[in-house]
Amino acid sequence: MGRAWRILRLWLGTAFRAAPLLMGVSCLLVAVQSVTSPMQTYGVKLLVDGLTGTVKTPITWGIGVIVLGFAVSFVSMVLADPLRDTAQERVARQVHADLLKVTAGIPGIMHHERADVSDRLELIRENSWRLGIGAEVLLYAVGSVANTATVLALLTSIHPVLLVLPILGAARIWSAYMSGRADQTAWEKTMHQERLTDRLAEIAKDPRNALELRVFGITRNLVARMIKLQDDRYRVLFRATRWGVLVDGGVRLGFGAAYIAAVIWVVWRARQGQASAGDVVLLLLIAPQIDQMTGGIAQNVYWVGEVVRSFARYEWLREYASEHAWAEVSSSAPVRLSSGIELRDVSFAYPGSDGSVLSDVNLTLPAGSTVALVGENGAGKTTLVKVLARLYDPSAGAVLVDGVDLRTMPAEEWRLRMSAGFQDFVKFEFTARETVAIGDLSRLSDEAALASALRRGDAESVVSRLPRGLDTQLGKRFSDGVELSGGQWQRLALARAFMRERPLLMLLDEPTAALDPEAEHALFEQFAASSRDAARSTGGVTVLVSHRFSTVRMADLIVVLDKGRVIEVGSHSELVAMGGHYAELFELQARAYR
Ligand SMILES: Nc1ncnc2c1ncn2[C@@H]1O[C@H](COP(=O)(O)OP(=O)(O)OP(=O)(O)O)[C@@H](O)[C@H]1O
Repeated sequence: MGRAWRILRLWLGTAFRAAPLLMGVSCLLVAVQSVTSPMQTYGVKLLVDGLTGTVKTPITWGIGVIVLGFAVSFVSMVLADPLRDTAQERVARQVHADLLKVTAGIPGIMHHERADVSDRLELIRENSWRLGIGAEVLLYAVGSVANTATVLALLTSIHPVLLVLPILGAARIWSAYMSGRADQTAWEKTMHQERLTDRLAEIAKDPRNALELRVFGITRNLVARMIKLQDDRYRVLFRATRWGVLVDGGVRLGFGAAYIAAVIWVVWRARQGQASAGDVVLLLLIAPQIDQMTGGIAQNVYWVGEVVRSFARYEWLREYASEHAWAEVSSSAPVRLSSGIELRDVSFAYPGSDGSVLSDVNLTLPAGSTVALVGENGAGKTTLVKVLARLYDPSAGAVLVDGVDLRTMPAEEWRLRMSAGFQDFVKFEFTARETVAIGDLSRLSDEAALASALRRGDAESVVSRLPRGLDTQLGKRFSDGVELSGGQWQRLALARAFMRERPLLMLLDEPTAALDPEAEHALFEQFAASSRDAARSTGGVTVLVSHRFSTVRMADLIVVLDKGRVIEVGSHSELVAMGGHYAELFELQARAYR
């Protein structure tokens, strides 16, 4: 009950907050409009009774009600539509703005990684227009209630037994609701297939995948999988629709038969002198209105159901966002590091998976140091980097920045203090200038900053070969776009990482995997020297993930991870002297190069 009330409040609150006056006037107009037609029918009954003299009513009453009805419906017809459309537009705008705010407010990336959450988000996004039409549906509901009350009163005035008709009509409300629900359930049940088809289509049409898709000959297989997924989905949807049509049709037939019986009965009563001629006319004229009324209620129930379901999902999203909001912020991110970053008993499990990817990690990354993370595939290096970037909070333990829990700092502020270069960098298909300057957009036109970043990312040669230098459009999708090689894209991504001067945390997760070992080595030698300079002034820490030991050995501190645990920590010479896991891996790689 509490939840239903919250959903209703959210719906009404959203509509009336966006356009209070418009909504108020529209509600009134729609109510007046909805009673006009049954009231005019009543006017006709009065007129007939007056003319036939069966009941002593002045004819002028009948004419008065009919004319007043015309006047009211004319005025409200002119005003109601534009007012309703404007209110509707405002509410839709409000809903979209609210939705964006709530979604953008969910921190981290967990909601993209949990299939159940991401399915629901997709559903909310796809159906956001149903939230948007909330105002219109609300107005129709108001109209429907006013109309129903009037039609019921008129039927009672002929004979209370006739209330059976709308009761039978109510079965249509039930059938419409049930068929709507069946459709909705089928949609929700097949959402996963829809999402999967979309992803497969993305994979199939992405030109970057073209080579592998063709070499391995999996295009046909992808298409077959998509067709099968779609077939399965349509089968479920079709079954739901067929069920709805059968139920709805049966109920309509039943109602029609009852109505015919009612007309025959009232005519019989009139002949017995128990009803007036006006009553017969009233019942005949009101027939389409009962049909309209029940149809209207049925449609309303369907749409109210749709809107309520959409607002229920929206309410869930708001709750999810508030439950997963970052903890209360009580400190700000430092501008320099004095002691460094400490991971204290940090454990982490990905949402929806059981095993810990990081277990009891205790580690200090001293201010001003370059720390290399090494370990086999899947050891947890990237995960550790993501925890440091606060894409996730640890499941247990804490990350302390100069002794202050990272969770108490605003995430955006912390991210402004860092920079990053990744193996799976994004190929931003903008101009070369923008692709690099994204690292620090405030310096988009700062030629010196761009030149320095390009130099540090060893990307000067990439830009010098572009036909319009930094202003060249990148990406084949554009007619004047230039496509780059994997290594060239990577150098630009590295330059992007170097756009931020002196970050407190520089995360480099195999950012040079597309370069050859010599190029990587040269780049890091240069980078290590400049980052030591920077570290002296800000105490910034560089965390580097690499599988190449020629690069790793340059780090001040090397951390060896194995199955999410830190198994060795020390400098290159200390670890080699220790003769442990690192020494073994180093020896293996060195032998391969000899
Ligand atoms: N988004 C995710 N959801 C669930 N599990 C994940 C996710 N990302 C990684 N994992 C799992 O976490 C473990 C560690 O992955 P991680 O990417 O941190 O390893 P890594 O040491 O960086 O490996 P590599 O050297 O191959 O890059 C792996 O077992 C992986 O399957």
